[in-house]
Amino acid sequence: MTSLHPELERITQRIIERSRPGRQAYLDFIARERDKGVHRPTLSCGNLAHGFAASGEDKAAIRSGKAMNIGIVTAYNDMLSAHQPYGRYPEQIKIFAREVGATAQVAGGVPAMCDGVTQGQLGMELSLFSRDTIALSSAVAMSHGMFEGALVLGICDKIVPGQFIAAARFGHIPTIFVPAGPMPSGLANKEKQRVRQLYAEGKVGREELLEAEAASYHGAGTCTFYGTANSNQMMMEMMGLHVPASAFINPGTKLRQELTRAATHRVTQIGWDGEDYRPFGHCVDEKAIINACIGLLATGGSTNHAIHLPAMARAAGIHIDWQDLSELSAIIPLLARVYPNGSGDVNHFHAAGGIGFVIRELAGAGLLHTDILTVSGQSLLDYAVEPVLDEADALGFVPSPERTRDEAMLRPVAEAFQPDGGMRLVEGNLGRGIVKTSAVDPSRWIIEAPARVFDDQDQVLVAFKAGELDRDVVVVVRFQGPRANGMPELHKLTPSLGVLQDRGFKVALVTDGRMSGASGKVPAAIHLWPEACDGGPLARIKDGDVVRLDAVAGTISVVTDCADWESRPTASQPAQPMGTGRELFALMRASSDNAEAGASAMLAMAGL
Ligand SMILES: O=C(O)[C@H](O)[C@@H](O)[C@H](O)[C@H](O)COP(=O)(O)O
Ligand code: SF4
Repeated sequence: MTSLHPELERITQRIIERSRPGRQAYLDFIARERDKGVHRPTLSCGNLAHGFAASGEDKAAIRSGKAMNIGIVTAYNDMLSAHQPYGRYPEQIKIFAREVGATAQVAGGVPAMCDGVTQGQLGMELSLFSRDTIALSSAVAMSHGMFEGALVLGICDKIVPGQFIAAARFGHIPTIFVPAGPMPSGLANKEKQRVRQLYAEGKVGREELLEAEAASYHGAGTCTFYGTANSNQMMMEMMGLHVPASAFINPGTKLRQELTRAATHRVTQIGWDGEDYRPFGHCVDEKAIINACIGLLATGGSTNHAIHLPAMARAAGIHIDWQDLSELSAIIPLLARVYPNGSGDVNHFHAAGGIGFVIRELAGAGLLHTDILTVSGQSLLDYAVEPVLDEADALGFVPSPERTRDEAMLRPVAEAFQPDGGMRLVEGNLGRGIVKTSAVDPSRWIIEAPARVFDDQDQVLVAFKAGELDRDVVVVVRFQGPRANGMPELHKLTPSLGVLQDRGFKVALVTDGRMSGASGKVPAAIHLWPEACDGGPLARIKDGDVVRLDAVAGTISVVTDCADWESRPTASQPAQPMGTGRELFALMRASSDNAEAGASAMLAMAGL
C-alpha cells in the first residue's frame, strides 16, 4: 500500500479541519433524517395510497413496505443527446428491481438544459442556475418519503451537480448515479473546430458548417469531447458513486443494460435495514470530494467544476476553495489528453484504459484516497476495472490494463503529459479567478497585451469581423458573472479568438463569466470575482490598459501604471431585458454568492 503524498495529506487535513463544524452538523442532520425524517411507515394511509395508487403490479409490494422502494430521479428528455437514452430506463429499472424483490417508481423529473443548444444564445443565461433548479426539483421528488433508495439518471453539465446537491440533502438515503454513456465517435472534434474557424473567417458557408456539426453530434449519447458532462461522469467514478466503470459504455449496448441492472440490484443491498448501509452522505466525505478534484486535474476536466465542486461539497457540509484546487493541481500530474486537451475523444480515452487506469495510477503514486465508502466494493481500488460480459451475458469486471493502450491519449504517472493538473488560481488587481492551462500551449501561459473591453460577447464578434482585434490583445468581457446575467459560457468566442491566435497574435480572454468545458486553446482567466456588476475591478478597466495574464506566477493584473486606478469610475451594468425566461431567474442572480463559493443563491440562503 503506497503511502499518501505528503502534500495531499496536508491539503486533506486542512480541508477536514476547515470543514469540521459544518461536516459534523451535516452528519448529525442526516442521522436525524434517517431516524426522524419522513418515511413510508410515517406516512398516513391517505399519503401512502396516493403514493401507490397507479403503481400497478407493484402496488401490493409498495403497500406492504417490506422491501426497498427505489426513487428514480430522472433528467430524461429527448432533445439532449446524452439524456435521450434515459427514456426507457425507468421501465427497465422496475423490472430489475422486481428481480430482487424491490420496487421502483419515478420519484420525479428534473429539467436538463443542453448547453450545446443554448451556447451563444440567451438561454445560456439560465444555464448555471438551472443547476440549482435541478437540485430543487430533485428535492421535490425525494420529499415524498416514499423511497428508501435512489437511482439518479443524469449526465450533463448542470444536471449531475444539481442532482448531487439534492442527494446530499437526502444524504441518509443510499443513492447511485446511473449514466447512459457517450455517443459513438463521429467527426473528430479537432476537424469540427477547424471548420468552425473557417466559418468564423468567412471561408466556408453555413451549410458546410452545419454538415460538420451534424457529423460530430450524430446520435444518442453524451457528446464525445471532454467537457463538463463527461467530467461529471469521471467525478462520479472518482467518488465511487457509480457501479464501477459505468461512465463511458455506449448507450444501447447489452453491457450498458447490465450496468443499469447492477446499479438497481446494488442499491437494494446498501439500504438502512441491511448489514451494509451506505448512505449517500457517508459516501460523500472530504476524501471523496478531494478525489473528484484530483480526477478533474489528472484528466484535464472542465473548469465549470471549479464552481460546481464547492457547491456540491457545501451541500454535504464540506468547504473547499480554489486555493485547495490550485495546490492539488501542483502535485497532480496530467495523465490524459482528451479533446479539447488533445485529439482523441472520450471513447478513445475509455478504450485506452479510461478512468480505471487513472485510478490505479494515481493510487499507486499516493495521489488518491482509496479509503472512501464507495457504493460498490470495499475501496476505490475496486473501481480500477473494466466491465465485461461473459458468454452468458453476465456482467463481470477485469482489472484495468497494466499499460495504457494509447500513449498519445493516456499515460502513467511516471510519463505524465504535464507534472501538474493544469488548473490554476490567478489573483491580482483584476480579482481572483481560474485559468485552465492543460488545454493551452505552454508558450501562451503568459500573455501581456492591451485590453479591448466589452460588456457583451456579441460585441466581441462584431469587432472581430471588423478586423479591430487583429493584434496582440487581451479581450475583456465583463458583466458576465452570476449576479450580472447568470454567468453564461462564452464558448462562442473560441473560434474567433482561435483564429487570432493562429494568425500569430498574443491573445487572451479575461472575464467574470465562464467558458465551456469544451473550450481550450486560448488562455483565459475566467470566473473572476468580485464581479463587475458588484463594482469589481473589471468595471474599472478601459481599452488600452495593458493586462498581464501569468498562469505560471498565478497573476491577473492591469500592469499599466494607472495612478487613477482606485479612483476610476466604475462602468454601469447594461440593462437586463426580459425574455427567454431570464427574468424568472432574477431571484437567483440577486442572492447568488461568488463563483468560488459555488455561485448559489439556494445554498447561500439556506445557510449552507
Ligand atoms: O461545459 C461544457 O462541456 C459545455 O457546456 C458543453 O456541454 C457545451 O454544450 C458546449 O457548448 C459544447 O461544445 P460546442 O458548443 O463546441 O459544440
Ligand atoms: S454534453 Fe453538452 S452539448 Fe452534449 S448533450 Fe450534454 S449539454 Fe448538450
